[in-house]
Amino acid sequence: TRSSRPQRLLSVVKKRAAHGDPQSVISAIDYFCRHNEWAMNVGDEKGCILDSVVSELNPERVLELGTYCGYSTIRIARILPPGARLITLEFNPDYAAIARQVIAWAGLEDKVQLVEGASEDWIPRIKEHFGIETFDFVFLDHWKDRYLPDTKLMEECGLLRKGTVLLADNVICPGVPDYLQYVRSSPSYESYYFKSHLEYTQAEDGLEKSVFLG
Ligand SMILES: O=C(NC/C=C/[C@H]1O[C@@H](Sc2ccncc2)[C@H](O)[C@@H]1O)c1cc([N+](=O)[O-])cc(O)c1O
Ligand SMILES: [Mg+2]
Repeated sequence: TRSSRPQRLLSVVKKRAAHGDPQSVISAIDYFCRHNEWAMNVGDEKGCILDSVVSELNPERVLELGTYCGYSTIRIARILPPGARLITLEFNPDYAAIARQVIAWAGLEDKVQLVEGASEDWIPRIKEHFGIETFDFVFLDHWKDRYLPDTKLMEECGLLRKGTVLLADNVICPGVPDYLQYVRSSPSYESYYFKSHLEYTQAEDGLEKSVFLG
C-alpha cells in the first residue's frame, strides 16, 4: 500500500538531515512541507516564536500535547537546559512510531519521553507515573476540541503552578474559540496573542501565550 505522509516526511529527514543535528532535521521537514507536501507541523515562522518563548523561560519540565511527527518536540528539546525533560503525548501509534525516529535522528531521545495514549487518560497519571510535581511550560497542539478540557484537567490535577506558561498553536486556524475565550477572560491567566501565519501558508494564524497565575 502507498506510504503515509509521515513516512515520506521521515524518509526526507533521513536523506537530507545529518544524524544528531536537530537544526538540519528541522530544515529538512520545513523543506519537505514547502516543496513536497504540506503537513501540520507548527512550521518555521511560528516555530521561531515557540523558540523565543522557550528560551526566555528556560523550562526544566515541559509537556507537549500532540507530537505528530516530532517537529515541535525537537524544536523545544534542542534548546532545553541540561537535565530538563520533555514529555510528549501522542494518540496515534503510527504517528508516534515516526516521531520516535525523527527524535532519535535529531539525537534528542535523552531529553524526550514520548507517551502513547490520550491526553485525558494520561494527564491524571503524570504526577505518580513520572514523579513530576508541576510543569513549567506546556505546548498545546493536539485535537483542537481538547485544548480547553485538558487545560481544566491540568488545573484540577495540580500540574500547573504560579508562572506556568501555556502556549497554544492554531488559535486562529483551525481555531480554538472556547479555549481562547477561557484563557482571555479567566482571572487565573494573563494571556498574549502572537500574530503569525498558518504553517507554510499566507493564511493568518497565531500562538496564544497564557501564564497561569494560580
Ligand atoms: O488538526 C490539527 N492538529 C491536530 C493534531 C493532532 C495531533 O495530536 C494527536 S491527537 C492527541 C494527542 C494527545 N492526546 C490526545 C489527542 C494526533 O494524533 C496528532 O498527532 C492542525 C490542523 C491544522 N490545519 O491547518 O488544518 C494546522 C495545525 O497546526 C494543526 O495542529
Ligand atoms: Mg498545530
